[in-house]
Formats: sequence, structure tokens, C-alpha cells
Amino acid sequence: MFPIPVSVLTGFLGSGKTTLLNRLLKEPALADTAVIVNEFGEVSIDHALVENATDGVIELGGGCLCCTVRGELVDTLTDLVERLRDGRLGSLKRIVIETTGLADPAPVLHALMAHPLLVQALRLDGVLTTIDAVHGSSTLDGHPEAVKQAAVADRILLTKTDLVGPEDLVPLRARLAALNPNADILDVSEAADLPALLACGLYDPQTKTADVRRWLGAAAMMDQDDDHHHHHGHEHGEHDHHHHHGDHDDHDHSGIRSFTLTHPHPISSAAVEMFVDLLQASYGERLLRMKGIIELVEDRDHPLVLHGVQTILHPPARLQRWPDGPRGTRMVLITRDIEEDYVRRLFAALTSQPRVDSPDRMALTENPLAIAGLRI
Ligand SMILES: Nc1nc2c(ncn2[C@@H]2O[C@H](COP(=O)(O)OP(=O)(O)OP(=O)(O)O)[C@@H](O)[C@H]2O)c(=O)[nH]1
Repeated sequence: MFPIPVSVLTGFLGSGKTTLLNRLLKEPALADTAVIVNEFGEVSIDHALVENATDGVIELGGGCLCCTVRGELVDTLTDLVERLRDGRLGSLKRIVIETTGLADPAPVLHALMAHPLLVQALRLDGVLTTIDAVHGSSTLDGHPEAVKQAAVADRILLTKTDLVGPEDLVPLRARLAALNPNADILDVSEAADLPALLACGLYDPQTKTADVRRWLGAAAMMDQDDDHHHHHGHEHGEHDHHHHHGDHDDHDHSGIRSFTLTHPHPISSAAVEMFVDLLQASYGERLLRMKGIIELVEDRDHPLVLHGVQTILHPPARLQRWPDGPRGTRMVLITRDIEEDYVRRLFAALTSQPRVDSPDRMALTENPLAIAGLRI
């Protein structure tokens, strides 16, 4: 049984990791796969979106896999290994770790390759990185995390190729090939044998470019340093604070923050539509990611799933049934340089939660000037 192959699935926000995971988990060949997901933002939506796999899905708490959650990842893996060793867990053919879209993958890989117990029980089989064909180039321009994710990959999986023309893929492919000459670059929609995508062979940093070796080396150095977060630049204290009562996640990835909007009652589809339209019109690319499960007035039994990635809103989907836990609306927004308070007031207005200092929904819908007057 040992060593168990581990796949790390990474890729920027909204680049299609969960979609791919769902396709993979439907494959009979991938039964007995444990999936570890981790969410940026404290309300777990990813867990609800990974279908048909509730038994095998282990969710790590809010935070970013590359910093606060790393200890938890190691603990979770150690626990899995111990349960396999003493027979509490029957068999496990593979472990897939899905990182958050903003995770720097180097510390995660380092944790897997350096831990004395894990290095014996597990073998890092490969790193798969999803790259969104629509936003890939601009994301690589704007986000060093995305560059790292592509550079450490064994396989780069192009997603959303159905949304662009073949000629658009040529420069993106060339750029990725320069960034990571040893990776296979594949169009996920053309992959006939999905389980084979995961089998990469032993992860070998020596075949990666000099940059990757440098990043992995830096991760190793931070690991030996108890105080590593001072160098790592992430606000660990804020995470602790946030777990107690916070509803936003201060995370120092260059002006990027994540916050959650919730509403306990059904919302009309008109209000949802207006909220999303206004957000997209006001913020465009600064709205890095929007993910939500919504209880609609018009159809309370089939939750609406919304996915926005920068300027694109993907066609909304309906789930067949509610995931376990309370109903109602949960939306996670990951934003860059956006004033959270404005978004909250807008949401409150559209869901008609009266707030002392803000116009109500009627004022917003009947007087379009009121919207223009709000500070953005
Ligand atoms: N048209 C199209 N849409 C896709 C494709 N892959 C994913 N999507 C859509 O893109 C949106 C985001 O996909 P996810 O799988 O949730 O992305 P993710 O990388 O898990 O997102 P985060 O968890 O935020 O990091 C969803 O609406 C998907 O339906 C694709 O190949 N083509």
C-alpha cells in the first residue's frame, strides 16, 4: 500500500480545479482516493461543490494552505497514514490535495518532501496546475503566485479552451512552455483518460527550472526558522482573530482579501442579478473571484451556484439538492483593492436588510442615481 501517491492540484482562483476534481472523482479508477481541500475564506463552499465524494473529502479550515494551514495539512496526512497503518482505514490508493487559488505551492511541496514520516509513507506523484485559457495571460502578469503554480507543475492543464479561439492559445502555450519547459501542457477538455492525468511519476525538483529550485530552497529555509512568518509576509495573527468572530480574511497577498456575505432567507433572482451586475460593472477585474450558493425565492429546493471569475460570470448552475447544513445564501468574494463595506451595504440593500445608514432596495431600484451616488 505504501508509499501512497499524492497529487497536488493547484491553479489560480477560478481556473477550474474543482470542476476537474469533480470529473476525476466520477472515474471508477479513482475510487479510494482521499481528497483534501482547503478554502480561502471561512465559509466552506468548495466542500459543498465537490460532488459525490463526501466520505473521502477532508476539509482544512479557513486560511491559506501555503501559510497557516500547513501544520494542519501535515497533521491530516499523518493521521491518514496512521489510520491506514493500524487498519482503521481500509485502503487508500491516492491522495489529492487541492490548494487554494492563491496558494504558493512551494511550502506545500516542501512540507510533503521534508517531513520524516510522510516522506516514507507518501510519494509526491505530481503537481497539476490548471490555467484558465481566458484569463491565463493576465493572471500570470498580475499574480506571482500564478507564475509559481505554473512553474512547479508536472502537467499544466489548460481549462476553458471552449471559450477562446485556437489562435488565442498559441501565445499562452508559448509563455507556459518558457516558464516550465519540462511540463506537459494539455487541454483538459481533450483528455480522454482522466485518471492517467494524475499519474506523473515521482516528483523531481531537479527537473524543474532554476526558479523552482530556488523557491523550494527558500521554503526549506523558512521551515527551519521558527519565526518564518516574519519573512513570509502573511498576517497569521489576523487569521487567528478571524476564526473567532471575523467575517473577512485579512491575507497579505497584495491588497487581496476575502470576505463572506450570508443571508438566512431566500433571495429573489432579480436581486441576485442586480447585485452581480453592479459588482461586475463597478469592479471588473478587481473582483477576482465570486463563488456562491444561493437560496432563491423562485426555487428554494435547488440551490443556485454562482461562479464569477474577474469579468466573466459562468452560466449559473443548479444543484439537485442542498448540501448538509443550513440553507440560505453564502457568497465568498475574493477581491483586490475593493472596499468591503460598500459591497456589504449593497448586498444588505438588495436583500432588504434595513441598515441605519443605507438606502433600502426600493431606493436603489427606483432611483438609479442613488447607485451612482454611492462611494466605490
Ligand atoms: N466554459 C468552461 N467553464 C469552465 C471550465 N472549467 C471550469 N469552468 C467554470 O469556471 C468556474 C470556476 O471553476 P472552478 O472549478 O470552481 O474553479 P476553481 O479553480 O476550483 O476555483 P477556486 O476554488 O476559486 O480557486 C465554474 O463556473 C466552472 O463551471 C471549462 O473548461 N470551460
